[in-house]
Amino acid sequence: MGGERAPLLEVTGLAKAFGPNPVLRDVSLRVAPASIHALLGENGAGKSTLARVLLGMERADAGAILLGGARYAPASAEEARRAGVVLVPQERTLCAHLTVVDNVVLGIEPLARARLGIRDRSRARAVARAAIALVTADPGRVPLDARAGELGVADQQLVEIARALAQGGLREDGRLAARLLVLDEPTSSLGRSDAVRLFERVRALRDAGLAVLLVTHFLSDVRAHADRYTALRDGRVAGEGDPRETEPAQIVREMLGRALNDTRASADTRASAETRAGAVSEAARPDGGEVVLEAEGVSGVKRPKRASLTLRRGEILGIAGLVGSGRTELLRILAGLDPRRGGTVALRAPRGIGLLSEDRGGEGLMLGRSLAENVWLSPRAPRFARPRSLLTEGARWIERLAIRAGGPEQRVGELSGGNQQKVQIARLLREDVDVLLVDEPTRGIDVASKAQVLALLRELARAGKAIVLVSSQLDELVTTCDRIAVLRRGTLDPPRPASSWTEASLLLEASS
Ligand SMILES: Nc1ncnc2c1ncn2[C@@H]1O[C@H](COP(=O)(O)OP(=O)(O)OP(=O)(O)O)[C@@H](O)[C@H]1O
Repeated sequence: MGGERAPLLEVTGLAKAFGPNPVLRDVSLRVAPASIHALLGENGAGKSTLARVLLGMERADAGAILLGGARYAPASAEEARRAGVVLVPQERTLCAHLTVVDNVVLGIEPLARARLGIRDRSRARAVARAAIALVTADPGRVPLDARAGELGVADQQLVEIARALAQGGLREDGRLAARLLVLDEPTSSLGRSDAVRLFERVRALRDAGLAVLLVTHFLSDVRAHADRYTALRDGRVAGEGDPRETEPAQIVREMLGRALNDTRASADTRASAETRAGAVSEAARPDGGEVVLEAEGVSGVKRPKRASLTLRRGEILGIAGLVGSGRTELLRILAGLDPRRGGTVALRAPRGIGLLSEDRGGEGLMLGRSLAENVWLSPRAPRFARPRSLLTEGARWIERLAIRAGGPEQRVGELSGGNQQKVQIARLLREDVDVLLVDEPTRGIDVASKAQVLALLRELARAGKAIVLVSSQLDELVTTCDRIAVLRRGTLDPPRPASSWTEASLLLEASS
């Protein structure tokens, strides 16, 4: 190997199909010890499936895996964990009402079996303390006895990583037994500064000897933090290399099999040039259309503390704010889903208001039902849909949003994460409401689909819809919205034209 270190993980000729559909085809990759290896690809390319095979959650049909030079074919997550291969999934898994200690040690034998008796309790604390010390330079931020639900999202994410490391095995002196950490979209619900803090820790873990397989859609993170990347396309390896030495446009081409229009080196989520032009011309319209939503001094149970806004037909109003500033809470109150403590909300929209939830698994989708049913089912849908029109409608949305699915009858739970998000968007669009509240619409979706979804929002605004867009991707707000308002610790500032904001000025304002 000419001086190269022996790989920690060596995957050769891996294949996996679901029924007649091949999802992984002849996939080979090598992950060096003490490295961050990014796994990239469009929605449905096979990234999660590959990760699931490594984690013992799925069996490959063909191929071989070596871990530390030994044959590795885990039959369960437990077996993978014992081999030191652990996962931090994209969706949060902490139990909100349990303490940090209990969350970190949950499920680790023999502690759990001993029901955390007194002696085990002190061991549990020692393990949790060591695990937390690995994921933050400032352990005081994450008190061991705090309930997980009381922590901010970024700190919860750190506890998730600590938990995975503890599951992979941790000595009381803090030495890691975990060898490979699979991180699935770790920053998709974090703001920029929290993401930077998280990656600092991930790099420190790498420097301590851990190999990290980073599944992500954020090319900028890959370029900034990964040592190598592998791009998957349609279940095959389409490219690999050192991301710092590879042009972003080249990586995008490998992922998509074509160039992405207007892919700029510094950004993952540029709306197309056309979209941007649309935003400017809309913004230039004198005061736009009629007012459809007016909120005055709105407050919620905890957040927001005070929010006023006026939303007109034909516009996209962006809301920027750090995680925890109250963005989701504000949308939920406007949608009438959560109680309002104070203030008034006036909705003048004959076709009503709809919310795209950021929590697609929890409340957004019925994972056990078909794609067509998920697109169709809404409070407004005709009660007795004929199956033919249901399927036709499902097929129409598959085409319109380029959803990667076997067909309208496929269960939504079987779709990749990004494609599930598209199904949720399809349902919201199908409802044809006047006011759309969209919470992190591009979370977990690939670079091509992001541009598509943002362009779609512009198109809808042009057609007279009124849209409130919440996004942690500040560049996405700047390129897509007409006006942007910043929510700071629960208080919404008056909006300003998007053209007067930059990503940097938004970040500064949101974190001041
Ligand atoms: N249990 C399953 N049954 C049938 N098909 C499945 C199943 N799990 C995954 N698939 C299919 O395998 C393909 C790859 O999905 P996978 O989740 O690996 O993609 P991904 O690259 O992780 O995408 P994303 O970026 O959207 O998360 C998809 O077309 C998906 O529908």
